[in-house]
Amino acid sequence: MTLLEQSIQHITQPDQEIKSAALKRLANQARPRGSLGRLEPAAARLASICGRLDVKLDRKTIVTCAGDHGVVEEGVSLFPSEVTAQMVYNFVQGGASINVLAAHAGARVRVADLGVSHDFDPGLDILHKKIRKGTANMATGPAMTREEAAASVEAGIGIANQLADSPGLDLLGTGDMGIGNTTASSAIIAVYSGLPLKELVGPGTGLDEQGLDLKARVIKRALDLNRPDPADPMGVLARVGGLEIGGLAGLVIGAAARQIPVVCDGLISTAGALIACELCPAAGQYIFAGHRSRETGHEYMLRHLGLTPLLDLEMRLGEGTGAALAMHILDACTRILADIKTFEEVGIENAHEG
Ligand SMILES: O=C(O)c1ccc[n+]([C@@H]2O[C@H](COP(=O)([O-])O)[C@@H](O)[C@H]2O)c1
Ligand SMILES: Cc1cc2nc[nH]c2cc1C
Repeated sequence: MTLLEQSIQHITQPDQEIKSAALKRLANQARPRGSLGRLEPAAARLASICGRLDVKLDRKTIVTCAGDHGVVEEGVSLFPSEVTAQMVYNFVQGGASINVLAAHAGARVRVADLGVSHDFDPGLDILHKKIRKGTANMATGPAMTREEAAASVEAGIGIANQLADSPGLDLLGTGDMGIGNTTASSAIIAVYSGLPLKELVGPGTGLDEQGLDLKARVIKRALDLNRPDPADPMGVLARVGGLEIGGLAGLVIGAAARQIPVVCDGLISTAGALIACELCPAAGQYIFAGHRSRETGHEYMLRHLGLTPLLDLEMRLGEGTGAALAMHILDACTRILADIKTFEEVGIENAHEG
């Protein structure tokens, strides 16, 4: 059995008894019922995943998966592919947006190279999981082979397992870096939503109207040529996806198999989560949508997954920045559930009863 099949077999339903107990405690806390809004179901879901009411999220890691995209040669990004590797060095040096926001949230950052078009020194402090140097141009053929797609997913599973084993993992955040990857992510949501590309494509790093038109046409060409079948998620990943997107799918499956909650970042991380859920729908119960990205297709992905984002700050950066910020909210959820006293505990009559 493959690592992917094994991991999918280990994904179980989170503890529904704990969920009921959590919802009961939240409903009995000394405050108007439902007054903490969406924090309440989030807190209950966290408890059910972790199997306890007093959830501890001490060990947080954000894994930023990096990969390059052959489709960049069509002019779909404002930036050249070289920026992917340059940003990997920036992450390692600690000077990027994700380093700052992860530190603020008490999370470690690990950068994983799934497919950057650059040879990193083996001594560089990243997770060396390169499958190949960038995908092929999906507008002229499949982005990668099915074997490479499966290898990228299994690399992500391996990373989740590695982190869960040492140093231990209570909450996993996902993030991405890859010039051109909003094109691949938009292609994936086009396959699953069936919506016209004009509605789905966004500016990525900052395309203007003319650039958006070109991007939609390039994706249309890739879809017409590769004919990805939504019933075959690994095929979709191989034909129009990306190596880091496969890694992101694997992270979700790996964490879910270890009963670890995952908080996703924006468009690209959610594209990975979408592939994970198509491979194994039960994985969706372990996912929190960190935020709603400004990038147009993200809303459709969230709808497809049935997820409501924790935050909407009009961000469109990637790297895991939205996941890092949402970690503050998930931390708050654990405190809300465990520490707010019930009517009974503080001796106030509960007007909701009797
Ligand atoms: O996370 C998002 O929602 C998001 C939205 C727009 C852009 N990005 C980032 O921008 C890069 C891809 O943009 P592009 O235009 O090259 O496809 C990639 O490194 C992503 O992390 C990320
Ligand atoms: C500079 C830069 C930083 C990024 N971080 C995520 N995507 C990015 C794209 C660019 C271009």
